[in-house]
Amino acid sequence: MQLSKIIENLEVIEIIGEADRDITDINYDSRQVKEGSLFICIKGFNIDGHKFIQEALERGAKAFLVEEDINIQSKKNITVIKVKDTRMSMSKVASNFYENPSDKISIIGVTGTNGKTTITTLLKQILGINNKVGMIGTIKIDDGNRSIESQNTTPESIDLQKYINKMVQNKCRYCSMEVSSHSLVLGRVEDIDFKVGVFTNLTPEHLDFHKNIDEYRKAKELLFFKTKVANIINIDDLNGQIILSNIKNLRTKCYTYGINNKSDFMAKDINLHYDSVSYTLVTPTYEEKINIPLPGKFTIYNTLAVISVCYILNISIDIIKEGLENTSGVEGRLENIKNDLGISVIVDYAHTPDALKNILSTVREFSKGKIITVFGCGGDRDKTKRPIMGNISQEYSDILIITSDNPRNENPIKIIEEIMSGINKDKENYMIIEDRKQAIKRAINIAKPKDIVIIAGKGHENYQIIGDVKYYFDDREIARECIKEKKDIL
Ligand SMILES: CC(=O)N[C@H]1[C@@H](OP(=O)(O)OP(=O)(O)OC[C@H]2O[C@@H](n3ccc(=O)[nH]c3=O)[C@H](O)[C@@H]2O)O[C@H](CO)[C@@H](O)[C@@H]1O[C@H](C)C(=O)N[C@@H](C)C(=O)N[C@H](CCC(=O)O)C(=O)O
Ligand SMILES: Nc1ncnc2c1ncn2[C@@H]1O[C@H](COP(=O)(O)OP(=O)(O)OP(=O)(O)O)[C@@H](O)[C@H]1O
Ligand SMILES: N[C@H](CCC[C@H](N)C(=O)O)C(=O)O
Ligand SMILES: [Mg+2]
Repeated sequence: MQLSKIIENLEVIEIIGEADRDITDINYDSRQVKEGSLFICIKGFNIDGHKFIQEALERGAKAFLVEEDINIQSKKNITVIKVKDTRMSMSKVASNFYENPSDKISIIGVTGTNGKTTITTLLKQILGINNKVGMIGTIKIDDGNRSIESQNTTPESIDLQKYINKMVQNKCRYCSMEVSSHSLVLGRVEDIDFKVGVFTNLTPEHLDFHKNIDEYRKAKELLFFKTKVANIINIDDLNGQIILSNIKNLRTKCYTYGINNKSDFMAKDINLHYDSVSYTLVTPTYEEKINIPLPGKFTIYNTLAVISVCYILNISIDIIKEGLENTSGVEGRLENIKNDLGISVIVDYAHTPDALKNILSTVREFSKGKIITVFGCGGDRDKTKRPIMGNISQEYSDILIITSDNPRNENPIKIIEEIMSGINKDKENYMIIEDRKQAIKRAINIAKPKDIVIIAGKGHENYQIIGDVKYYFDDREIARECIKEKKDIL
């Protein structure tokens, strides 16, 4: 594509060199640059992308988007475009390069602390009954024809526009997408055209990045100023109520869902069972009995969000029920590891205080034996949640095993010490086993029939990040191995 077209509608400070030249690709990482690329230099949190100009040149970059004065004028046949903020400009460049693909597909964006992956997956399952549907989120990116593992929950703008373009080419009608607070603040979704936005809930998380809960809410709120057709807000959540009052004067229509407060989509006559929930759904036009083969009060909230989106998209209640009643849930979320030892082994992705509390209180309600919890906290992430998660897990478990999650560039022992500062040391119901595999093994070995082992924090992840290295590691596989070992000994 012509460079002049790629930078259309961009606020440019200065162009040095020829704007009428053909560009073969756009890249924010020098290692991806090809012959004819435009390389976008981003001042990152770790390193300044302007440092890789030489490498990009050697790989064949023909144009540079920069926010600093750089000295490559001596090189012939190179174009340098200077803007105020390369990270934000990258989003416009990306949507220009892929010809605004988000205009050609209905994108449903889901934001909030917990429930995004669950909601987007259930939504894909229902919408997928009669349509081709793409998906972008924590577990995978599905372009309608094939899926790849995700690196982040919401990818960088260039990748995002590329995948959405692929979905359009693959004739997807919808894209069910998780929108993280990081992506909203860092402009990854700036030039995405969302039809519907959903707010799930807001509880403390990522406060290393957003500094306080108000800033965190404001980040999430950005989504609802971008949507074209409807916003759907959980009105039982206090921050949901604040968001609703902040967006009520927008042209985009607002809908609410909830259990406790009067809302457009409500659940009444609720029944919670150990492996399912049922309720009467009240919508603006009909009532219907809903059964879902997934447990927990949060399943009611997640499915109300899903149903609200489907209603707005004119999906019939029969299709909605078909999708919900036949769901096998989401991998790594309350995933049951089958065994014939008489114990329940559950792998779950709870990695926030609220999620951990929800999951443990859900299993506690129906447990006839002991609850044995294995969990740790990730490194290079919000430290404030560590003692709180320690406290919650001790309170809701009979036996707690504190272990390592993804330590990344932190010392796992230090992370465990921070979790320990929320632990009541007078109680003797906890132990520390840093090695996650050994921790899982111990939990399964001490479990007796009717006991429940909860392995929390890593869910679907098939890796453990230590330093900058991703080692293969899958809680579910390890749990199966430990179950087999225990069976062989018995
Ligand atoms: C804090 C954050 O979000 N950082 C993201 C950001 O990194 P950064 O801008 O700091 O990058 P950097 O490492 O300083 O490098 C600066 C620039 O130099 C470039 N570079 C670097 C090395 C090199 O050899 N050549 C080169 O060109 C980099 O590609 C980059 O453009 O941009 C990168 C490229 O898109 C992301 O991979 C990176 O996500 C990191 C891995 C991350 O961990 N992000 C997490 C916190 C995150 O985004 N999480 C959210 C929410 C999760 C949830 O709640 O579900 C998510 O959406 O996943
Ligand atoms: N509506 C909800 N409210 C509170 N907790 C929930 C809710 N839905 C799911 N959970 C809990 O949160 C965990 C993560 O759920 P899910 O992956 O759907 O959230 P997410 O918002 O996608 O998280 P992430 O920010 O990591 O992408 C689940 O394993 C479960 O323990
Ligand atoms: N999307 C979340 C996932 C956390 C999962 C947990 N296993 C960890 O590594 O902290 C994050 O990147 O903060
Ligand atoms: Mg997710």
